[in-house]
Amino acid sequence: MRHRLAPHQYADGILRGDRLLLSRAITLAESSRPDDQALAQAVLTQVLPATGRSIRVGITGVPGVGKSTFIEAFGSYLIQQGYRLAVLAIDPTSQRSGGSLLGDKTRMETLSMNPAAYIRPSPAGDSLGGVAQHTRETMLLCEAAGFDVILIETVGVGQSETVVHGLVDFFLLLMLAGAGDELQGMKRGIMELADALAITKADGDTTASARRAQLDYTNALHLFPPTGTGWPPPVRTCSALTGDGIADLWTMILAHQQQMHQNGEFQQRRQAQQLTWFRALLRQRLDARFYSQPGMSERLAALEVQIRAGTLLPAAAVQVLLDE
Ligand SMILES: Nc1nc2c(ncn2[C@@H]2O[C@H](COP(=O)(O)OP(=O)(O)OP(=O)(O)O)[C@@H](O)[C@H]2O)c(=O)[nH]1
Repeated sequence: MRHRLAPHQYADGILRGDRLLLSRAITLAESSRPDDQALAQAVLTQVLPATGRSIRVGITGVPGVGKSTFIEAFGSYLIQQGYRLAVLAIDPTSQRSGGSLLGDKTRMETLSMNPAAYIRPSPAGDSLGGVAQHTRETMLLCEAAGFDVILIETVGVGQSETVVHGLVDFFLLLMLAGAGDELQGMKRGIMELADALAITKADGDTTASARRAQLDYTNALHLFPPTGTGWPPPVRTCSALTGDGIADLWTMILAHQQQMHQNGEFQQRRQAQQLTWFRALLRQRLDARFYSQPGMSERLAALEVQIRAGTLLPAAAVQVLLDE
């Protein structure tokens, strides 16, 4: 590991917008070493007052829907509008040493060259909880560094969407036209989380089917129970190639922000996310502390022998451990 600085040196650098120190602080936050973690927490504590002011947008969709191309177009549009943009890409299926970093860098070529953009893949952790923790901390560090829109992309095909939903203010689901079957199965759960749907690749030959899909999904969403937020998720079409619909999506996100601020939803959502986060961390730490007690694995093994043999009830074994 490179020479470590004092927490305030990282914090000052981040607040000045120093990308190198931002990247190094993110690496510390991603590290599983306790001393790195402690340093990362100290840095986070110092920059905390400068966090929370960005617009946090989650973007998801099945592989092939065009996420990277979309983010490239959408991100370039935001930068033209004067925003500074951080893109955090979560790929829970990639290996830590795998190609996700290279892949995203090459696929978001224009953005990654732009000084107003910062692209950072979140490495796959051992657990979704770990990925969420890194991403959350990375997001806060990016906010402190002055990025005012944070896009969190997930290439997951399942649970990682729930994790991202728990991190953002607006959750955008990208959909492919002509993939009607997606309505069944897992998509339904994800659709219930979405603040908006965007049908991608609405250009050339696929324009008509994208419009049809827009109608179909609008009708399908009407069958869902109301979200209770007063924001029925709109369904839009867009094309990353022609740029059609890209500006509209941003206008919609701003309208959502404004409405959420006015009716108090915004505060509530962020506060609920903080609490969920606190509870999840507490569970995780208690778990880790419990299992790392000296002699615990032998103790567990011994109890499990009795449980397998049927001479000790599982509930009784738990009680024994807790009493100890
Ligand atoms: N016609 C058309 N093609 C597109 C559009 N956006 C993306 N594509 C194509 O769709 C394919 C998939 O695009 P990617 O951006 O790599 O999509 P993805 O697989 O969701 O991306 P990742 O999940 O990030 O790997 C590529 O061949 C793109 O050129 C669009 O707006 N119009």
